Amino acid sequence: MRNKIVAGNWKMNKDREETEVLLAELAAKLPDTTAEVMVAPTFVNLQEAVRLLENSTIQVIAQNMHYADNGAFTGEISAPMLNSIGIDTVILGHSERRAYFGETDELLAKKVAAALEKNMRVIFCFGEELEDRKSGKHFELVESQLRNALFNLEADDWNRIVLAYEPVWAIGTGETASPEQAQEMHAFIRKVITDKYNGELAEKISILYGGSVKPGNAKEIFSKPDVDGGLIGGASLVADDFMAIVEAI
Ligand SMILES: O=C(CO)COP(=O)(O)O
Repeated sequence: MRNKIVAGNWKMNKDREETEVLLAELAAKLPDTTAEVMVAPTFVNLQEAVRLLENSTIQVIAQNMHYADNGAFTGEISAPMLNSIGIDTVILGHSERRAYFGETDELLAKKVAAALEKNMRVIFCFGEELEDRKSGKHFELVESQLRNALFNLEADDWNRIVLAYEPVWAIGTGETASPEQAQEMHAFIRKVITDKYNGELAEKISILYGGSVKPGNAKEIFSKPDVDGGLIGGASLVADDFMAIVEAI
């Protein structure tokens, strides 16, 4: 059985007070669930979030990290720093990091390796842009993103990889991939991993869908056999919406 996961990527939202309010609401409203529930507040509020959720099963995760342990990288945060405040999961490769901060597959391969070396779990994001889909290149593109950043990993490393397929055209746009489109791509991803590694490994990997998941569409998307949960942006900033999505899993 693959782990079911619902993770909230808060992006650059919520100051300290707003973070405290939302976390308290989430902790109070968390339904009984066997799924893993995670939130990724901004860096400045991570330590406080870890403290506030000490007695909750909601996990606090990071939105990004640098590949080096320390050094002259102004404005960056490293895996050991995250480890030191009790964080063991990081989102890498988000399309906003790729588009606005120039993150390439090559850089992401280094980040993934660095995170795994520090025993962290990685939620690796990838997905095509609208032009790729329109021109029918989406499968090829997704395969190349996986190949370039992850296919140098050993089979054992995959125990700590969670995949998050996020078609860029569905992020923050209100436009969701249809449940069928999500299923089609997730099944393709599992096939690509089966071909590179093996079917047993591919069957164990949780593949999340991200892109305009809301309370109204979550259940249908999550009902697809190869969709193991969601990476949620906008709807993770509203406690009732996020918890309705957790309910849907
Ligand atoms: O980018 C996302 C999660 O990482 C998805 O964002 P939205 O849910 O706001 O579309």
